[in-house]
This record gives sequence, C-alpha cells and structure tokens, in this order.
Amino acid sequence: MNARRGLLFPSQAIRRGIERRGQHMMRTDPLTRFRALAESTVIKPKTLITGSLGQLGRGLGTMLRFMYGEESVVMTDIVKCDPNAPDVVNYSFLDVTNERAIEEAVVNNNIDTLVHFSALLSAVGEQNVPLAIEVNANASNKILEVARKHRLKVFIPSTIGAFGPTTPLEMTPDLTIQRPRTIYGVTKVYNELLGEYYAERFGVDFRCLRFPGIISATKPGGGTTDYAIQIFYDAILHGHHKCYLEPNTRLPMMYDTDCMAAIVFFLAAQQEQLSMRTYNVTGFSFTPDEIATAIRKVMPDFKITYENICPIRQKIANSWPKALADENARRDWGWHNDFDLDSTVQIMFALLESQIRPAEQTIAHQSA
Ligand SMILES: NC(=O)C1=CN([C@@H]2O[C@H](COP(=O)(O)OP(=O)(O)OC[C@H]3O[C@@H](n4cnc5c(N)ncnc54)[C@H](O)[C@@H]3O)[C@@H](O)[C@H]2O)C=CC1
Ligand SMILES: CC(=O)[C@H](N)C(=O)O
Repeated sequence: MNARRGLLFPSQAIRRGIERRGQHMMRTDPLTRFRALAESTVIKPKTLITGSLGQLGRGLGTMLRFMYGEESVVMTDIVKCDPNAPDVVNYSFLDVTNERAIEEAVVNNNIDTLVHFSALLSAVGEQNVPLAIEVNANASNKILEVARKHRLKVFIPSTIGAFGPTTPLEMTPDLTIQRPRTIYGVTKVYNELLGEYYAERFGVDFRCLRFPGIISATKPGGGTTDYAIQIFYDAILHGHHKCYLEPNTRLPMMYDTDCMAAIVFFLAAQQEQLSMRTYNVTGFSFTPDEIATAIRKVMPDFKITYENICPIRQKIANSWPKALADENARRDWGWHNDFDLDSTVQIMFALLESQIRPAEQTIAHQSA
C-alpha cells in the first residue's frame, strides 16, 4: 500500500505541472484567481507544512511558492528527500510526535501558519493502530499547543473518513452523525473537535476542511480512494486496471488543484466570514465503472476488471458518504470547484504522460 515510495514520482517538477495546470486553467481561470489572491494579500503568510512529502504536501508547497514567494514555505517530513527535487524547498526533518521540535521549527523560521498534513491514511492506519493514534491524534495535541503558544493559524485537514455507516451517506451535510469505524476516522473526528475546542477556549485560529478522495499526479499514501489515482498510471502503462473496489462503489472525489484552492482561499478568508471551523468541500462523485467510462473517452481500449476486491477497503468505502453537501463553504467563503470528472481525466493524462513516457524512453535508451 505504500506504493508511492517505490514508484514513479513527478520528476520534472511541478513546475511543468504548474505550467500545464496553468494552460488548462486558462479555461476555468483558477490560476488568475490564485494570482489575484496573492496580490491582494498585504501580509504574506509564512507557512510550515508537516508531512509535506506526501500526496498533498508537494502540491501545496508549490502553490504557496507560486503565490507568496520561495521563502514563504518551510517543508518538513520524516523521510529523506531527493536534494534535486524541484518541487521541494526549505526542507528539513520534523517528527510531529516531538512537540519541542515543532516549536523550534516554528520559532526558527518565524512561522505564522501551520498546515498539518502528517497522517496515516485509512488503509495503512488499520495496519498499525497505535502508530495511527500517535501520528493522527497525539501529534495534533502538540500542533495545537504550539499554535496556542505562538498564536499561529493552523489548518488540519479532515476527510470523508470522519463519517461512518450510521451517517446519512447521500449528500452528507456538515453537521450530522459521525461514528466512523476506522482508526483514521476516529482520530480525524478527534482533530475536528479538539481544534474547535482550542478555537473556542483559547482563540486559536483553527481551520479544517473535510476533503473527499483527492486525485493528483502524485502517488497516494495508502488510502481507500487511492485506486482513483492508480487507475491513470495503469491506463498509461498497461491499458488495464485491476480495481480493489466493486464496480458500483460511489465515492466523492476532487482534483488536486481544487484541493489546493480550497486550502489557500479558506486560509485567506477573514475569521468573520466563517460560521464554522470545519467545512465539507467536494468536487464530484463517481464509481469505478464510471471513471473507466470517462477514461475510455481518451483511451477507447482501456479495460477495468474486478478480480482482487480488497475486503478492508471495500468495507471502509461502503461506510463513507457517496456525495458531500458543501453549500456552507460556498456561501461563507466563496468555495467552488473548477474541475469535473472529464476535465480531471484530461489533465491526469496530460500530466502523467509527461512523467511516465520520458522515463520509459530513458529506460529503453539505456537498455538499447
Ligand atoms: N489524499 C487524500 O485523498 C486525502 C487526504 N486527507 C488528509 O490530508 C493530509 C495529507 O494527506 P496525504 O498527503 O494524502 O497523505 P500521505 O500519506 O501521502 O502523506 C503523509 C505524510 O506524513 C508523513 N508522516 C508520517 N508520520 C510522520 C511523523 N511522525 N512526523 C512527520 N511526518 C510524518 C509521511 O512521511 C507522509 O509523507 C492527511 O492529514 C490526510 O488525512 C484528507 C482527505 C483526503
Ligand atoms: C479520503 C481519504 O481521506 C484518503 N484518501 C483515504 O482514502 O484514506
């Protein structure tokens, strides 16, 4: 499940991704929105990202650099980073289970905003429950304490995994039953409640978005929605994806750039605009059968088969919302998504073709 570690990673930088995203965005205009937001921000944020070498961290680091400059981001994680990785800047080791180390990084870098991405996702969390509690819950106590002491804005993402089988699963609202049955979900509900408590009790500017599965041209970290990324790698490399979920499993998803937009626009919103601290945001919903149909519009011979259903991930997926209601985010701070399923398929093919094909050509050249 930790497939990202040994597999293709976006090599020729996110720079190329940003350019391509930019071309694509000209149609829908978010790049202009990002620029306009940056230009209208008088005091540029200085952000420390934990778990920044994961699926979401590199993209956010790139977006923040693009908006606020090279020195606006400090990227941290516990894994070794390729010194030539063009999408990683100002990188240092930071284990979020160590409160003193978090505090030192904040003080030494004059940080005003913490984005806390470190986590074990839903499937890997089930394989190591004590570690999931340590990283997903106990580390959040430390992050919030540092935020309280140093008066930081703090963003901790939540997830559709914070809901469970007793939640109304069609158009799930912000406030509803939350009885998740995974350790991932339990710790995410804890984060939501603890952050809201710190906001109320100590005035910490805590902000949280419940994301659906995020689709990006970066390898995923061991979740239930990972198939919706792996399917593109498999399509390009093999023309065939063996899906671990059943064909009619409907889940909400969102394209990467919309996820980054949600974070930067939510963080830039004035506190008075926010009627809540934890909002749902979403893109679009589909089943494995439906994404396969969308891929066939680009690759008519693409095949999907359902030979290796994963009982753990299937059970988790069955307990998650099929679609999220996000009208509160839309109303309060102007959230909207720009990407639908078809535009996500198009941009994923464009980005992954440029990652994978040159790598294949290099290998062919070396072995000739
Ligand atoms: N990717 C998705 O579809 C979604 C992600 N989220 C949330 O967004 C956040 C980021 O997710 P991803 O980037 O996908 O996760 P990921 O699994 O790709 O990355 C997590 C990172 O945390 C790091 N980490 C683990 N233990 C650590 C420790 N002790 N100290 C510091 N870093 C540590 C890992 O090395 C890894 O790079 C997570 O909180 C996740 O719950 C929420 C909903 C959807
Ligand atoms: C939706 C998520 O939180 C994540 N992608 C997972 O599947 O665990």
